[in-house]
Amino acid sequence: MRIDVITIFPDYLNPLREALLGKAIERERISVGVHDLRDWTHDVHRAVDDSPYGGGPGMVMKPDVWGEALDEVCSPQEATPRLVVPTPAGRPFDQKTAVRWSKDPWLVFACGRYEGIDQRVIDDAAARMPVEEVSIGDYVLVGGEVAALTMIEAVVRLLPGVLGNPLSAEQDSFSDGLLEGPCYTRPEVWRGRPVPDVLRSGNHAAIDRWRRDQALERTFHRRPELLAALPEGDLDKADRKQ
Ligand SMILES: Nc1ccccc1-c1cnco1
Repeated sequence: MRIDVITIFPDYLNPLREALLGKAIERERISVGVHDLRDWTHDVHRAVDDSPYGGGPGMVMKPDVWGEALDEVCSPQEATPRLVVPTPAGRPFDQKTAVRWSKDPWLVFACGRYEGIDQRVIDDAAARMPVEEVSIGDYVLVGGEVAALTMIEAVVRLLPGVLGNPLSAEQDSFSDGLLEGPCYTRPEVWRGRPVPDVLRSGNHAAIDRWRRDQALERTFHRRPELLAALPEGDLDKADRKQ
């Protein structure tokens, strides 16, 4: 997978070179390009924003600069990129989206700041590639860089050979529609708090049942809407006793 990120703060994307993602680059599971939007400005001030038509607070990112940047970064090659635009006004990003994007050959992230990017940039790009405006949650960030890092990590960890234990990608939270329950490791007793006996019993059927019950209980208390969204039949009889 190829990943490109366009931003006015390229250093914000340095964490992509660290740890798990850094290893994925070393192993050539992904190739990453980070591009400074200001490279496509032509004025002495390297301006990337301007006042909003219709008035109002803040500034809007200029269409001409973004247009040239996307023309070059997304210039047609053997594949067509999916353009991802992080924005608080976007559709919610979730694990299903991460799984879908993990099958793409090329993702390009357009990180906007200020009040956003002139809408004509999105509309123009949508005429020649798939474009998705996506939010990572209902809160306001200063720019799209942190959102891009979050989504890139969620996608790249799903690629073959990136995670040490491929099983964990399937077993992590949300993969079965529930939150993960509590987890424990040594010591057996810590500050007077023991590990639940069932986890040390060696009875794997009982352990699986306990873990499922914990996941159901936690999901019920913290994210009840996830239970309501479970496909019909996903909850078996034993679950219903919860
Ligand atoms: N608040 C923001 C400001 C700029 C670009 C993205 C966001 C965003 C994305 N998901 C939530 O917020």
